[in-house]
Amino acid sequence: MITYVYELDHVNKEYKKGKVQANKDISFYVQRGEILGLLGPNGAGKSTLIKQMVGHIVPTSGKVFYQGVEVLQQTKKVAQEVAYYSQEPHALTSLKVWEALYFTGRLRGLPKDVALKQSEELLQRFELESLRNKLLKNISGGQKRLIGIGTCLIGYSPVMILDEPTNELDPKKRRLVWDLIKERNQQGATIILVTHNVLEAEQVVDRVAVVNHGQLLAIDHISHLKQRVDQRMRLEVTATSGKSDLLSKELSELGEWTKVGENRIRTLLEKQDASQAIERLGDPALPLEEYSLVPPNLEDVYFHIDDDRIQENAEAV
Ligand SMILES: Nc1ncnc2c1ncn2[C@@H]1O[C@H](COP(=O)(O)OP(=O)(O)OP(=O)(O)O)[C@@H](O)[C@H]1O
Repeated sequence: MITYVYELDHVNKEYKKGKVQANKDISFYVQRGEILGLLGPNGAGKSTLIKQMVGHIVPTSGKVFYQGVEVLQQTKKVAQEVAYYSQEPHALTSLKVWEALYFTGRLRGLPKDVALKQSEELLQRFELESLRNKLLKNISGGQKRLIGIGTCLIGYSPVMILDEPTNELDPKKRRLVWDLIKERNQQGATIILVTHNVLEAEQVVDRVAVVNHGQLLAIDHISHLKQRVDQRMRLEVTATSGKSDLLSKELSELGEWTKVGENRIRTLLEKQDASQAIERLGDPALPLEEYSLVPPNLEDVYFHIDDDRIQENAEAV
């Protein structure tokens, strides 16, 4: 029995006759029943990768297999079985909200009564019943996104590929979407999830693939990835307003600082250096408001992998 839902074999994708290398030699698999997170900054190549997984674009070289057969040889089957939520605006804008859900359910082969029942259930879960008869083009961006997610959920597709599903959603709705994703996974669906929201993703994903500059930098279980930074502590410091650049310079001996908010910077410290750092932060001349020292999370792993790669590249030059 094939346990891999997807297998990517040395996938390369070039745009503009090779001027843009969006994916470089990417190989990995997606196991049945897992939630795989694809993490990476803007322009890393994540959307390009998943568009090849659903057959919307063709690799320049390399192959993408779905259930052991190349995607490009079975685009119809892939479209039927893989629910894909893209970042592109909704195509069904001239439909009413309930129709978008209902007809997607019907296209997935649901009988009329089941499609209706599932549409209503989803509208209730999203608290959008009052918008049932509105045209999609006349509802808000966030509401459209929820309906888009609903069109992936209806019909219980065995595989879901979701590109930034929680973008533009308020915290309550983001939580709801993560809950629905987890629920669907517990019912057996395999889920591939593109996200920038590392902290929220940590609550749901089993494995993480980190992508940047078109390359796969790491792919592993979260706990294994976290081991890479488990001898460290995350130090976050809030600078006096407008002084974060100055503060990172002043504290450069503690490590490489990354800006994580308007006046907030972070770095990873070796555990053994923590007490020395606390002493340094006690200097009243420093332009800082407060600091926190906590165990690392997935976000730190993500920055750490990227920092390592930047360093490797610098050394190679
Ligand atoms: N159709 C296209 N033509 C030319 N270049 C493209 C095209 N689509 C994407 N690119 C480029 O390919 C690279 C990867 O883009 P991609 O959209 O896959 O990244 P991403 O990780 O999904 O980014 P984001 O998180 O911002 O959505 C970027 O440099 C982007 O500008």
